[in-house]
Amino acid sequence: MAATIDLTHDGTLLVAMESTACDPHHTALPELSGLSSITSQSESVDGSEQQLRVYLRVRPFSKEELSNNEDQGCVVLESTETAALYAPKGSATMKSSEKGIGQQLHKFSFTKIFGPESTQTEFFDGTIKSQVQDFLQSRNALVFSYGVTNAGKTHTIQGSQKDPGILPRALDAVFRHISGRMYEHMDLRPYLSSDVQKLDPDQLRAERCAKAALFSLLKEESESIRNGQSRSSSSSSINSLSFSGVSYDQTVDSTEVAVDDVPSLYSLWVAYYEIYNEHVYDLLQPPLTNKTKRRPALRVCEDSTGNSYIRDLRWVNVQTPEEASKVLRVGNRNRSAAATKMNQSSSRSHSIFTIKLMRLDGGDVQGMSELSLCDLAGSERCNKTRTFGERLKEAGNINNSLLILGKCIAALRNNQNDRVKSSYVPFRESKLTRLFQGVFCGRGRASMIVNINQCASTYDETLHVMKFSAVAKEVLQVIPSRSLESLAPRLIGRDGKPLLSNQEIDGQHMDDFISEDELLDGDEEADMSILPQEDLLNLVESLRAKLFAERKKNLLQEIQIRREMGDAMQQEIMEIEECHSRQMADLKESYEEKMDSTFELYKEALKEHAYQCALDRLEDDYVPIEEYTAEQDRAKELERRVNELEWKLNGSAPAAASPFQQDGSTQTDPIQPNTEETDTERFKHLYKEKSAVEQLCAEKQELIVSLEKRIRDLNETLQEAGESYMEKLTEVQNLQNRLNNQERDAERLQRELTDKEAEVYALKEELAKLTTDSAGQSRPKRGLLVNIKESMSTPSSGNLCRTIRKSVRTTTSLRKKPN
Ligand SMILES: Nc1ncnc2c1ncn2[C@@H]1O[C@H](COP(=O)(O)OP(=O)(O)OP(=O)(O)O)[C@@H](O)[C@H]1O
Repeated sequence: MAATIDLTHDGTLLVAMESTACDPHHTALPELSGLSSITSQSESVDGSEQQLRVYLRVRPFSKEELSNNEDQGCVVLESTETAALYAPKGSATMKSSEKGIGQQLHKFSFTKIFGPESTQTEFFDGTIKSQVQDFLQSRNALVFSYGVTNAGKTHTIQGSQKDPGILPRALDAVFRHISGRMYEHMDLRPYLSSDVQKLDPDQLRAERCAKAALFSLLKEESESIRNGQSRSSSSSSINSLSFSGVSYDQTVDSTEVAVDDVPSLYSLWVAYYEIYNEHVYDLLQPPLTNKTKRRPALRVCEDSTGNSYIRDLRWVNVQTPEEASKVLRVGNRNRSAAATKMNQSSSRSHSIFTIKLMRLDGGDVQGMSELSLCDLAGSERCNKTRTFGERLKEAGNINNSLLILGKCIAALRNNQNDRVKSSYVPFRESKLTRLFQGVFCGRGRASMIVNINQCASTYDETLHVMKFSAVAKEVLQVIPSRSLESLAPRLIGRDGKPLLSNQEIDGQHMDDFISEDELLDGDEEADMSILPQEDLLNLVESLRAKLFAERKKNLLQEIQIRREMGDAMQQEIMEIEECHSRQMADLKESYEEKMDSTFELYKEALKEHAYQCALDRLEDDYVPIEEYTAEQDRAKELERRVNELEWKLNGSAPAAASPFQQDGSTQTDPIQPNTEETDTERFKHLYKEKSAVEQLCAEKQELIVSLEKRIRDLNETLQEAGESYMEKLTEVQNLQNRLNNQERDAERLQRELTDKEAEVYALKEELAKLTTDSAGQSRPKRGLLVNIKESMSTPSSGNLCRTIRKSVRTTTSLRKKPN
């Protein structure tokens, strides 16, 4: 089967899974694919889709838990497919729901639910039995158990001696199916991800020695088993199959699995490894004698087709159920387990037991299938389990790989919901998902077992697990239209180069093919051109998929950056606008205040001035008009009498100048002197009077002159005040003009801002369009910086930048000159 990744003219990503006759296992794995293709027994013919099977198993309460007086009603199984979770008091979920966030009740549906009373047999029959049957018909399968620590994962996968779990039962089913048809040699061994290596005599000898050494680790136990039973190489032993020497009821009737038309032989190989702290360790390697030394970690590699495999992983040929049981026990001994607060024997690693079944016909390998059972380490909260030091590091790595698994499952689900916008599935971010990638991308059928306990104390974690499973259940698996059954794996020689058929080495291909070691060790130096055409095509396909994934990742990053930049710019513009309008309002207010206060000042000053002038006039210069007129009359009268006296004194009367003639009243003298003495006295008196009057007149004249001067001064002051008032009025008008100009500027800036906002909006739309267009569009590889620069240097963005700079300049200048 091959994956075709294609781009339509509008950039839409198309991922198509299709079968190819040439090589079933050599499929480049598309990390962007939202589709996973898995063949099931019932739905293999038409390439249809089916949901990932998710089974729920609820563990019974332990004695301690029952005596704890904890809330025992958190988990309610409403039907065989629906479970309800009620948040207990004190749980974070309950606290949140009391604050109005989230709910107290959550319901989840599963493919099938197994309650606390369900037996291991019922569980096996109801879950993976069909997958084992698929496996026997050359279809790959993966089963993984997920749950918080102490939820019963290991119990479900491995079980106990008396009550075995699904793994021993699956092995039992396989042995029952191939009973009497076992290929007794071990010269065909699994190689890379899906090839088979033909062992030469030396390799065969080494293989036998290694197997004996492995089993010698359990020699004592083996002896006891041998004493109790005969070697079960024949079908008769199958009915009393025992793992660890304890018999249990047979669960798989061999008649349930369709018997092949062509009588074939089978070769069965197993491997057992764990992923601990993000390192892969072979559990079938003899333990190190020197305890201070570190176990060697194995590398996860990809073969030329892009499929993952573990380099140097130990494959052990098992001929009997006892041998399989021994392998399991050796592995379990080496497995990383530790006592945590919540589980006395807690698995601290993800352990994976893989079975490979080869179907042989006359020495040729006709097909090979793989069944993996994975017991995931428990997810746990560090404070709850009181973890620290090494345990804390373990918990971190466990949670991280489970998080990546969750991300992959969520991405697969999202991709199939929105097939246009396929997102990156981060398979490569953890060892676990790298190894699962093949199955999720079409090389087999996967199913998930969710284990939970009903304890109120772990409610929140259990709820998280249930939510994870709800996402997983929505993942669709695409069933390829052709099964892998009819397609044979590639046969490889000792040196890692392919053989055309069993025993027969094709010299031509020998020379053309590059071995695994050469390929891996040579790295970049390896000359790819010497690979056979088919491998080159596969390699190209694989590289194309990787390139596509890389481009997609880059594009998403670019889109993200552009979006962030757009948001940041918009935010900046909004801030500038807000700041600008605030400043304008402040400025306007302050100008208005200043103007008002200046007006008031001038008004007050003028009033004061006028008042002062009036006061001065009143105090110093005020002469009532009646007094002034009377004074003038008196002065005239006195002047007339002086003239009269002068006339008398000279003895002649002035003709025309006489005051008596002037006013025409009379020509007779009003004062008739009777005697000379009287006249002299009268003259003297009059003269005195005349002098007094003259003095008075002089004084009055002086007063008049001073008054006139004072009036002139006042007029001058008034004129000055008027001029000063006019000046101030002009100044106020200038200020008013400046204010009007500022307001006009502000309006203009506001208009520009609105225009720029419209530009930003248009740019964003363009960006969104770009996002849509470029989601799957193959285009020439361009650097991120180039794209950003390009976008920034477009005329519209240039204008925008200029406008922002201009706005900033205007704001700064306004700040500098608030007056
Ligand atoms: N269905 C069951 N019936 C009876 N006992 C069970 C069942 N499931 C689990 N148990 C018991 O619960 C305990 C914890 O189970 P187990 O070790 O399988 O948990 P786990 O999920 O594998 O924990 P960890 O992740 O820490 O390894 C064991 O003593 C086991 O025997």
